[in-house]
Amino acid sequence: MVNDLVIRNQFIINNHLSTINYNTMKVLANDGLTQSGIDALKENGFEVITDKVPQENLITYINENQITVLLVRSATKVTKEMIDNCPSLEIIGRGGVGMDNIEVAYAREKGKHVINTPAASSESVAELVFAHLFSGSRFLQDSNRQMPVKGNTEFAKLKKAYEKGVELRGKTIGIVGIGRIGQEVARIALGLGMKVIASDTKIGKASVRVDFYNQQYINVEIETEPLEQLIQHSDFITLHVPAQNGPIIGKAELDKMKTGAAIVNCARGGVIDEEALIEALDSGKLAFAGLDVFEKEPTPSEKILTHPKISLTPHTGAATEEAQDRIGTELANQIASILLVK
Ligand SMILES: O=C(O)[C@H](O)COP(=O)(O)O
Repeated sequence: MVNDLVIRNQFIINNHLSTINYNTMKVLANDGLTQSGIDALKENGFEVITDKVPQENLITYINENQITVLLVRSATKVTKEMIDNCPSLEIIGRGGVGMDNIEVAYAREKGKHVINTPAASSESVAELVFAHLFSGSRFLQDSNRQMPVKGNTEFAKLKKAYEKGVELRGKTIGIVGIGRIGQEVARIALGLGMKVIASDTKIGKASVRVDFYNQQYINVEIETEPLEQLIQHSDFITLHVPAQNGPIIGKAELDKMKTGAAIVNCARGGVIDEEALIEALDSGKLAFAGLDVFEKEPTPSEKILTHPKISLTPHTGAATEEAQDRIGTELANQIASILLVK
């Protein structure tokens, strides 16, 4: 049976791309794309460009090269000006979750498709939360800085300085935002034997499935509670909310936390007031903080970068091979389903 699919300017006949292949659609992956994503796009007949075009040259580049799809992560900004001045652009794709670097509503209003991959990186972000929790609770961020410098001469002093580590098991973790990533955090926390509490402005209750190696699992229901209550009851707080207009954790909230508690932010910079956080760490109110995102990126303040009680990562929550592979193939599939019309 002849199976004719019209792919815009190309044709598939009997499931083979015809040689009539004029005007191949171009995808510019400006913040990079995994090989699996590139391969999947190429298999569908797209040309993939992975040049890093500087922000100020993007409009010209997109027009000169007649780019149909622009893929970004968090570095490239997709502005109203770009949307207005790049008529060839049909899809703006965010490889990741947060779309705060894209004028989403405006782009959609102007008829552009805006896509992202909301589920692809949840596990990786959740695991990074625990990397920060384990780091902070056993002083890894400071011992990694101090030992190469002072190790030989002051080993015993350092050992003494780090003797008040704490276990995570049995402690209460407060998850602010129990969406996909928050639920992954809950799953790991339950496996570690932690008590999980959550707060969310939209979700009333989450059901989290914890899998065991022998194919057994349990479902755990997590009820949400007001943020103020969560703040007072948590030993560790982790934030999983989108970008906000102002901090949701400022001085007032930090003051209400348990003395010796800790906080992790792998969500968005600005969600915690950094100045208030430093005060809380310096006064001993908080034991430590783990930060993957910052008020100022890519150059966080010196105070944040050098603080002995802050475990740092440079916005790498989604930066695992597995997450980026899922992101690449999911984007390729979404692009194909939008542009390749049967
Ligand atoms: O929103 C996201 O998906 C994360 O912040 C990851 O951002 P990145 O793609 O720039 O690493």
